This record gives sequence, structure tokens and C-alpha cells, in this order.
Amino acid sequence: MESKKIGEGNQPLICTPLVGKEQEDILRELENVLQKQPDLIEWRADFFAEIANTDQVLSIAQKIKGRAGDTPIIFTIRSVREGGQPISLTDREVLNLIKAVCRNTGIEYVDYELSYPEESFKELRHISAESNTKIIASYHNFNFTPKMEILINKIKDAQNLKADVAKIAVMAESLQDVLNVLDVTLEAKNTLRIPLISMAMGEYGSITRMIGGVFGSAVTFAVGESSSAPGQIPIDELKSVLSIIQKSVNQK
Ligand SMILES: O=C1C[C@@](O)(C(=O)O)C[C@@H](O)[C@@H]1O
Repeated sequence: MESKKIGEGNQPLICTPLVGKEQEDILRELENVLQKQPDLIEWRADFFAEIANTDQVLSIAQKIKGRAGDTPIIFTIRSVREGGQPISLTDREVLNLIKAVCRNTGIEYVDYELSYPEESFKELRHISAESNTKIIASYHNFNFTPKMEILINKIKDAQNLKADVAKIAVMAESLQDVLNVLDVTLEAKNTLRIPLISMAMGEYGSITRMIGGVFGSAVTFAVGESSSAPGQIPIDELKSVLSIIQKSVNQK
């Protein structure tokens, strides 16, 4: 299978998360998920019980990378501030771990939140450029959908920080929120130099996971085995929806 890159092609890529707590759960989940043939796999390492053990994290990351073959991997440590699991690492330790992943695993993408200081971003940019690891600069709001202007600014920040990909995930509390996320996505598609991954979470938000690609979202997250956020749809169902959309919409 040919390896797909975020932002290439006119179809959104489907990413499935791994959320196991122990090594054996993660590797078993990986086997199941691979059978469903996602375009990308995200390892949500904040779920891993031994995240404070760098050697363990690197060893699992290498195993995931080795087993996934051409399917690119995203390494993510989602902070509690943005809806992740509580972990014992400081922000500095998180940065050091992500740098170690860049240097030692061959993983293609690392997620780094826009809420980290600009200096940390520059440090990561420097290291990840050496290893050719791409940075996804992300913003999450698990409570509500901020004003469109705020979302646009987050996306611009990602580009200004020289991230390779921008990502926004916000909780939709209404259909208007869904429209706003799609509106921002279309605007970014027409004005941004880097690809955007956008989605809304929750019941309403699941609409964006199906049609976000039409408006310019480069990736949509789906359940392979377990969900990592509210509103994610099982990958098989999402694939059916996307193939119908692909047939009926000429995405340029
Ligand atoms: O940022 C995202 C998007 C996400 O929050 C979602 O809503 O699908 C799921 C997370 O695992 C991922 O890191």
C-alpha cells in the first residue's frame, strides 16, 4: 500500500487512534486497527500507563512503526488541559519525550498543542526538521466552539510557528457551531499554505467528521477499536459515507 501524506490528494485521510493502557493492549489494538486499513494511525500516548518511562515509550513507538509499514503514524500526548489523560510528566518532559520520538523512531508526525510556549515550538521545530518529522500544531476545546475569529487565529498561529499541519477540534453545542467549523475550514483551505485538520466533537460534531473533507479538512478521525473523542464514527461506516460523498461531490 502506498503511504499517504496529510494534505495530499482530494480525499480526507482516515485516522484511527490507539488508546491502550499497557503495551500488550496497544499492540493488540494495532493489529485490529490495521485490518480495517486506516490511512493513518494515531498513538495517543497519554493513555499509556508507563508514559514516564522514555525507553518503554520509544520501544513501543518503534514496534508500532515497524508493524504499521506504510501507514503513517501520529504520536500524540494530549494534555489534560485539552481533554487528554492525566499524566505525571511536566511540560518540559513532554517536549523532551516528543523530541526523543522524533530522533529515534521514524514516526512521521508528532502532535504539539498550540498552547505550549513559542520557544518550545521553536525547539521542537529545530529537532523535527533534522529528523524530517512533521509537526501537527493542534488546538482543542472540549467544552464549546469558540468564535470563528478565534479559530482562524489558532490556525494562523500554527502556520506562523512553521508547523506542517494545523488542527482544530472543538465541541459543537449546536448546528450553528457545525456551520462555523465548516466555514472556518473553507476559509483556511482558501487562504492557508499548510493543510488543516478540522472537526467538531459531540453528537452534532459527527456531521463534520463525515463532510469536513468537502470543505477542506485533510483528516477525519474514526473509531478503529476504541474512540478517543466524542462523536467519532466507526471506520467502516465512515468509509461508506465518504465513498458516497466522493461519488456525488467533485472535490477540487
Ligand atoms: O485531536 C484529535 C482529534 C480528536 O480529538 C477527535 O475529536 O477526533 C481525537 C484525538 O485523538 C486527536 O488527537
